Amino acid sequence: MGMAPDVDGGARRPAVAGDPLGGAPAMTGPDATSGTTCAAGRAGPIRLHDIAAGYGRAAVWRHVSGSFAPGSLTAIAGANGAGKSTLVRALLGEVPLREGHIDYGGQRPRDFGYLPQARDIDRGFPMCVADLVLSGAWRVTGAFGAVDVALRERAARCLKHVRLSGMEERAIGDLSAGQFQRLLFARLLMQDARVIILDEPFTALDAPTTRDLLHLVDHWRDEGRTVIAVLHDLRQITQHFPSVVLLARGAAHWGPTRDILTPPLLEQAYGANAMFACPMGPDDGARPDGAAADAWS
Ligand SMILES: Nc1ncnc2c1ncn2[C@@H]1O[C@H](COP(=O)(O)OP(=O)(O)OP(=O)(O)O)[C@@H](O)[C@H]1O
Repeated sequence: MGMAPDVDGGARRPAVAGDPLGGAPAMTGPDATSGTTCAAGRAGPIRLHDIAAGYGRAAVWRHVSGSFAPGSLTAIAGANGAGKSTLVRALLGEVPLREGHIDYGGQRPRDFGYLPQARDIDRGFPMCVADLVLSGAWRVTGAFGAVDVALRERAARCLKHVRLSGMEERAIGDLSAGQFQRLLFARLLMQDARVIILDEPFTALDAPTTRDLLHLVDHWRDEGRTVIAVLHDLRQITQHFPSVVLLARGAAHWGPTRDILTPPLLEQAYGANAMFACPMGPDDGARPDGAAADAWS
């Protein structure tokens, strides 16, 4: 059985009353009063050693091995049902491992920030924008939500960062899908987590919103945070994520993006739809690592 982060030790479910993300694992953060204080140098890589996970009798995938280096950007890709969310949930200790183990490199549950899929979030919860952002600092505010001026100012800066200034008092249920996604990113900023896990963060967003949030992801990388994102858009992966885990037929192909998103492996992952999944044509030069276009030709 793999070692999960100590998510059942009270850290997985935030104790903040009224958290609409209840059930999201590891929604905790390090010292949220300290601004962007990611100390990437103090943590080792997160290493997966031959892990398997699944539900009921069947494993969704097996023999998954690889590591997330501190400060790395890694995408998780694969067809619907390939097990991307399962991998994320295994990382967060939500799905128990059947085989293998995970070495968290000294990182604690509070070091993880998690953005679940939009469909898993109850937006009907009566809560305003400011309170949702502040809930990202629950470790500082505690169960009774004591919030001082400094914390409110910091929440305002997080909202400004995602262009939601002035919306503090709006009910979260009144936001558009794009505004709500920006809000969730503001909450992640508030958490100041060292490892940020995003599950389909750009689904249903327009191009400007997606671009803004991708800039934020780049910014996190520049700060030395580790970002792991489930993505369907292979072009986004090739342009922003130097590493990828491609889930295909119950196995994982893990490595530099240009080595993994190749026609044979894409065909293995997407079958007859591989050509639709192919990330780019020959004239699209954007690469995370300056890789030559012939990797896709
Ligand atoms: N709670 C669950 N109980 C039983 N089976 C589940 C559960 N969650 C997921 N599965 C199954 O596990 C497999 C992988 O699901 P998962 O959600 O990890 O895939 P995914 O790659 O994230 O899919 P998508 O791209 O559609 O979001 C699917 O066959 C799914 O039906």
